[in-house]
Amino acid sequence: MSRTAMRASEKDFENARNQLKLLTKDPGNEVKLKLYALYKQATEGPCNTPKPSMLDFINKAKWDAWNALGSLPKETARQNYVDLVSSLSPSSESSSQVKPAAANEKQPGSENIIVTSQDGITKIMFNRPSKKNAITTSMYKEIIHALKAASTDNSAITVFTGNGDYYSSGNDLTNFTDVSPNSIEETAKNASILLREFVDAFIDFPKPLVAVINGPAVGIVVTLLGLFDAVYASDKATFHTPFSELGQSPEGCASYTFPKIMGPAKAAEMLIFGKKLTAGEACAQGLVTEVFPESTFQKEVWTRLKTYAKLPTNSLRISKELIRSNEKEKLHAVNAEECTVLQGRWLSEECMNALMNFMSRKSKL
Ligand SMILES: CCCCC/C=C/C(=O)SCCNC(=O)CCNC(=O)[C@H](O)C(C)(C)COP(=O)(O)OP(=O)(O)OC[C@H]1O[C@@H](n2cnc3c(N)ncnc32)[C@H](O)[C@@H]1OP(=O)(O)O
Repeated sequence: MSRTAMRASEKDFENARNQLKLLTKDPGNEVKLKLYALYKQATEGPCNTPKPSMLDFINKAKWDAWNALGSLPKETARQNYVDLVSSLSPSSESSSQVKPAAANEKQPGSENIIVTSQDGITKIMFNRPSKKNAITTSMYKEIIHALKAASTDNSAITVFTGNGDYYSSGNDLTNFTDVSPNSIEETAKNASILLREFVDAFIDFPKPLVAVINGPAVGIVVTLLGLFDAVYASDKATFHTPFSELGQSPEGCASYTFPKIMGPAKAAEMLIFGKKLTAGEACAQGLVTEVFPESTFQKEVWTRLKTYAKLPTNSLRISKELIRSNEKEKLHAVNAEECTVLQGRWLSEECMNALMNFMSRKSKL
């Protein structure tokens, strides 16, 4: 996955400011607004000035851009500023594809998440098809980083999809198996912290978030869908949350979003009893926006998304904010609670037995 150093220093920030002065090509108003907003956030923190009048167009646009960064931490704003300037420098690739990481900055397993940006769309793709795109600990971290970068990049919308026959088989169940008995509590605690940060990144994501579900989806990638703004599915996709079977419990805010989306009875069938839904069923229950025949899925969906990505980006973001902002506080509280409950579940005998069963499944066949 593309990345520069995780935390830009004051020096990097200063260098980026100087680099900006050397730009030969005007980056355009939208990018300039982003740079302005990130600079203000990095140096002064969240927007703290009165809103300019509607007729003061330029200052109003600058204020909106800064204000849209909400409570983004100063360090993250500094990093995003450095990343954005670096992407504009003449030495950057001319295409909007995200650059491969420099060799010494590459994280282990970072090819498992591929991030590209084109046609106003940032695409975050699960790329571990031989393991059905199961998500490892480092992939969670990469996704958090990718979402933070996408929140201030040039794209209008951000899309998740999977490479291969699966969208994703959810949490990599071996995340918990290479653990010595005396460090199991600490592992569960760390996993709970990581999960909370991961789900928070979806709750706080400021732009339209779309899932392009190319095949079966299991576990956390299903529960998260309640935090997406549109979900397009191939008719070969399925939606499965086998938490009870695994001795676990729902995450991704699904204990709150699913009953709201599909009603408590249908949510219970999925989240408590682990009923697997077809794409058509998931659409009928409101979890999926639209189902497409597999033969035309990719073409139809990406054509549509490219059209959507041409809509005014600020308007897209502001409309999303209006739809979602009332729920944010509640969602963060739900996320915290679900992570605490799961931390306990991971230490339970039921969960340990389920993981052992998964590991020994092949040898039993
Ligand atoms: C820290 C944050 C925690 C967040 C909490 C999240 C919770 C969840 O997401 S719960 C859901 C967890 N996922 C599962 O329970 C799925 C487990 N996998 C399966 O049931 C099956 O593999 C399958 C139905 C997804 C696919 O079955 P099949 O078509 O028969 O293919 P294989 O089983 O042979 O799979 C190929 C290959 O991939 C490995 N694999 C698949 N899924 C996972 C996974 N989730 N974790 C780890 N590994 C997985 C599978 O073991 C095979 O590997 P090889 O044997 O090495 O070929």
